[in-house]
Amino acid sequence: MKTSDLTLPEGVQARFGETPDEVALALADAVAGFLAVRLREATRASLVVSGGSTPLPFFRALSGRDLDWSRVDVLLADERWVSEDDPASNTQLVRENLLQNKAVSARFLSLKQPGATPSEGLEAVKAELADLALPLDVLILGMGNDGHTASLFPDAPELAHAMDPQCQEIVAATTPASQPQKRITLTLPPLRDARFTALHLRGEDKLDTLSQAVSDLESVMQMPVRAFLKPGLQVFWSP
Ligand SMILES: O=C1O[C@H](COP(=O)(O)O)[C@@H](O)[C@H](O)[C@H]1O
Repeated sequence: MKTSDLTLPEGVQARFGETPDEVALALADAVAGFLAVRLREATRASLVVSGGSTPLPFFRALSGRDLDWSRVDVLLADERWVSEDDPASNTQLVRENLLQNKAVSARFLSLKQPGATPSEGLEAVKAELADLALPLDVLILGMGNDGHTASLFPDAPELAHAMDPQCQEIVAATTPASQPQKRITLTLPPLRDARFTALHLRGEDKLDTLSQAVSDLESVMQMPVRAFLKPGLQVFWSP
């Protein structure tokens, strides 16, 4: 699949780069610019990021940007329910790569709280997010090749609840059969309503998956990322 063969929905913009570093820098520019504007308008701004392997160069680039980071709330869109010293911890990834350099003074709100399972820890996570202002300002999503985004997995029994457009909860526990760990995720409403949303992708396989996702935008339960392929979304992709 070539980028030129991809037809994105109307109002979705794409930035296709040659390398992951080039795209990471472009995304860091866009995010830092948006946060700077929000920090002129509001007391605090929020930045919601994804985990996995794709965001690493973006985190490193963004951590060096000049912003009043002490007024930025950073949180993950989703987390694996593992301890912070587990290599699968998205929290560890964010602490070691984003909350560094100039971003060291940002406030981090953790989706991983005490509890043997995300269901057990759910109330503590809600308490952690209690004073987070909505709508969220900046949201950076990733995507898996099964069409999941955040921890909204097609095979999660809790998907209908977490993807309910009227869902009253900001977070939900998900237990996808395909995944080794239980998950915690922001639900559709706070993710859908973010002021700036980017989908950050790396690899030819992700381009194929995106092409599949845009081919049938209605079937969001089969590929939850489809819920975000709407006007205003910015796609950042590199091989
Ligand atoms: O499990 C997850 O996967 C997706 C995609 O990760 P990547 O390694 O393919 O970049 C990520 O967006 C999500 O936050 C994470 O929990």
